[in-house]
Amino acid sequence: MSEGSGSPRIDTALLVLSGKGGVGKSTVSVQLALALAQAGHRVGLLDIDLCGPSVPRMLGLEGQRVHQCPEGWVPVHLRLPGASSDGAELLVMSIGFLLEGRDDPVIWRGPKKTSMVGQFVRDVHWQRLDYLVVDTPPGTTDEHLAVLEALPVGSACRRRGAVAVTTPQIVAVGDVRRELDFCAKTGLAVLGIVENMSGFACPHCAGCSNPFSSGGGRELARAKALPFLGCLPIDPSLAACLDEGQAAGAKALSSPAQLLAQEVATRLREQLDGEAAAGRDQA
Ligand SMILES: Nc1ncnc2c1ncn2[C@@H]1O[C@H](COP(=O)(O)OP(=O)(O)OP(=O)(O)O)[C@@H](O)[C@H]1O
Ligand code: SF4
Repeated sequence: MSEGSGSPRIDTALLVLSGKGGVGKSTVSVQLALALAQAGHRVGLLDIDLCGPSVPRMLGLEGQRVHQCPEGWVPVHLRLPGASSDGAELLVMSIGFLLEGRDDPVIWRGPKKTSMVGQFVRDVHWQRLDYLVVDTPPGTTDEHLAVLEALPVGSACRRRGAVAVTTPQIVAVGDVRRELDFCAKTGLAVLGIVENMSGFACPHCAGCSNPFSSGGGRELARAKALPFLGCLPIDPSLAACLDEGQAAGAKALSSPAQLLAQEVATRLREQLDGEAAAGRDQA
């Protein structure tokens, strides 16, 4: 895809990372992308998890065919409930849309994965985006390096950063430390840490209780002097919506976890604004 001259088409690329699978990285990616779109931004959601692309399933987009235009792959446009004709929508692209019918990518070797992800990221025609949220595979993989290479600051995006997702338990927090080391080595700014599955949003009393430990993500943020972006509870109403492919439906958008995801998105935007202001001060 040729980017043409002028400023990059993507303002801010946000890579969502987690040390291991199952901590809710895809869920948080979807929630964050939706929260930013609900706030009126033009948002793309890119799922590059070759071995387990879950974004299409969560958004009820399984089996969607992506089309090609002369500039590249056209993302799926998902209009949010209640949006006016020019209102909030999410542009979605998943490697899962292209994998149907191909051999199992679990057995692909590193170079094949790298070239597939790099080509895929470069070839999506987003037009202009305020935010591109990238759901990455768990751990630090060839796909992470490929996506960073395919989204260079200056030509593909104006700025980029990472959001690390952890669960509250110390063992999960240990896994995130490796992600933070990866960010340090690759020069990727860590914009903050999100603690998912932190407490329980009770569907009966609308209260939030804490049956398990919590606070590991906040502790890690403090220890590493990183911003803490917030806690998202285990929310059975959201889980049901995700299972039904209704993550962008009215019920999910008003779930307790999504309301808290909006607060996470606000903190993230404040964090980015603060960095931009600090950059201007130094200039
Ligand atoms: N806050 C939450 N409340 C309720 N259920 C959640 C929450 N976060 C995640 N889940 C559920 O946990 C499961 C795992 O979530 P998800 O697929 O987002 O994890 P992941 O870290 O992306 O996993 P993988 O790396 O294997 O793709 C899903 O079934 C999802 O619906
Ligand atoms: S938080 Fe626990 S005790 Fe309170 S209503 Fe919910 S399930 Fe019952």
